[in-house]
Amino acid sequence: MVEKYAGSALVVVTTAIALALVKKKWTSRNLPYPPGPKGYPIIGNLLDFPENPIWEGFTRMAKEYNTDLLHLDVMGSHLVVLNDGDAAADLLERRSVIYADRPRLPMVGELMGCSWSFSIMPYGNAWRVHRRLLHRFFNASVVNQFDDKIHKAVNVFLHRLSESPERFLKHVRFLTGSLALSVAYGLNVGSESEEVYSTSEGAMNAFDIAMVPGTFLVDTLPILKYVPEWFPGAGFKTFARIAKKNIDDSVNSPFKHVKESFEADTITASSFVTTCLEELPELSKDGVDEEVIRGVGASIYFGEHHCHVASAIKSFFLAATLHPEVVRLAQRELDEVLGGERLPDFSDKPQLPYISAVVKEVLRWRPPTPLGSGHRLMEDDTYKGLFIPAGAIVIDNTWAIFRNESVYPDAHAFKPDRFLKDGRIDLEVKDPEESLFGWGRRVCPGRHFALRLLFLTVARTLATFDVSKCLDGDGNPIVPDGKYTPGVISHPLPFRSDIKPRSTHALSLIEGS
Ligand code: HEM
Repeated sequence: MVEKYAGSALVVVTTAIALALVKKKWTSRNLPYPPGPKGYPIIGNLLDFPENPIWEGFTRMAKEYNTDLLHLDVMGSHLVVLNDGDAAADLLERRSVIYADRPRLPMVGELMGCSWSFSIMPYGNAWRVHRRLLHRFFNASVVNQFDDKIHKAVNVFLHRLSESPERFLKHVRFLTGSLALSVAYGLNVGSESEEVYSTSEGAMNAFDIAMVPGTFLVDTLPILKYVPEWFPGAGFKTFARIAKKNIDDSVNSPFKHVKESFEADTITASSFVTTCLEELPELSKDGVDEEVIRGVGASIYFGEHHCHVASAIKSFFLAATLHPEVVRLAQRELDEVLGGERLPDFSDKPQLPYISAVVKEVLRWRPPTPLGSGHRLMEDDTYKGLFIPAGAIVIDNTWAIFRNESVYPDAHAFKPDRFLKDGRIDLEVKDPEESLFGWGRRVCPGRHFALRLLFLTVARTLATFDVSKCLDGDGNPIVPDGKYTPGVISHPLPFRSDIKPRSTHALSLIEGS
């Protein structure tokens, strides 16, 4: 009898252990992490991090380890880089509910006081309230409310380009920065926004520096935030204090200005902030208050987002400078549709497939964000027999996704034609706009706005200007080296381009715009 129970107990215990082992094996730790370099005790893969540009390094490393998912250990924190579009869609899109959090960056969020930034805002109710408010203004069906502002900003850009073409890179920055000020706060694109924009440029640079993961040790060892500023080696505290003051000033002063005008009933131009203040009683039912409006306004203007568009426009000028054949084909299409009689508009887009293909190819060839934004995994996950632990930072390598030869043959070349078939956009070719703007719940809410601005800028620039290589003293073309900055938003390093109005008629179209 005893033996019988002992035997049954043994079976139960053995089965329980077996089940526990199976469960353990299939739920977590016994599955391997995704492949990656082995690393060292304590520091993990700190020494294995590729040189800049880091996205190219990750692409090479993924090939070396023959994997789409690359794993690195950064002093005990897990980083998983997704080098394939399908893997990114499977995890960040289809399992978005557990991949929607953001990494914690105490330097930007706490020490520099930018908790309003979406790039570090944890997934949760506060994020939802901010996100819904932004979506209300920028979703595909209402985003054309900003078309007048886009027209005005692009036309000012063309004027500036005709006056001082050699300063085109500066004009691009002003185009996107002043438009953001106009959209967020209703400032006039012109001297009014120029003043505000130029005073906040330093603060924006500090923000950009701090947003690069790994710049400040305090992001890896958050306890360092308690170190006093006078302590040797605590220079980051001084950096944070000064940056916080400048950022607060940059973000608060336009908001305060609009709020005072609103209260005095002297508002002259519509804007995101004005409309929100008008609708506050209604919006407050959704959890919106003045602080939320101030934060979202800051994200539109001060966050890095309009710099993404600026990077894409600069890359367009680089591509046009390097590829005269593309400029010729684009201008032929524009002339056929417009007859040189007027400037192109949004309604012309269906008749301008080559221009659309140029925009797609610029975004694929030199994505403004070659590495997407980090997503923080909220619970343990497994994928194709690999284990990804809760807390891991998962990031899509857009560069690698756009360099996949089986999707984009001759991927390093700039070829707008790859998106065309029989004179139309070829729907069989993977649209880079589907992965460039990120994934799931965190997908870029400004993408429709950005694409409208890009289309109009490229179309109107090519309709009115020739873009080509400058010549040196001996008449030889100066070929830009095409190098880019290594930061989270990658911009072409300054280069020269010969930009001239196509004709006096083109100049008159600009004058009349
Ligand atoms: C070519 C231009 C742009 C590119 C390439 C771009 C790209 C991206 C990417 C890759 C993300 C991260 C998505 C993810 O985490 O999966 C993002 C997020 C975001 N973008 Fe954009 N973006 C652009 C323009 C804009 C503009 C003009 C705005 C302003 C309205 C904007 C607002 C945002 C915001 C607020 C987020 C954070 C969303 C969140 O965390 O919930 N973006 N963008």
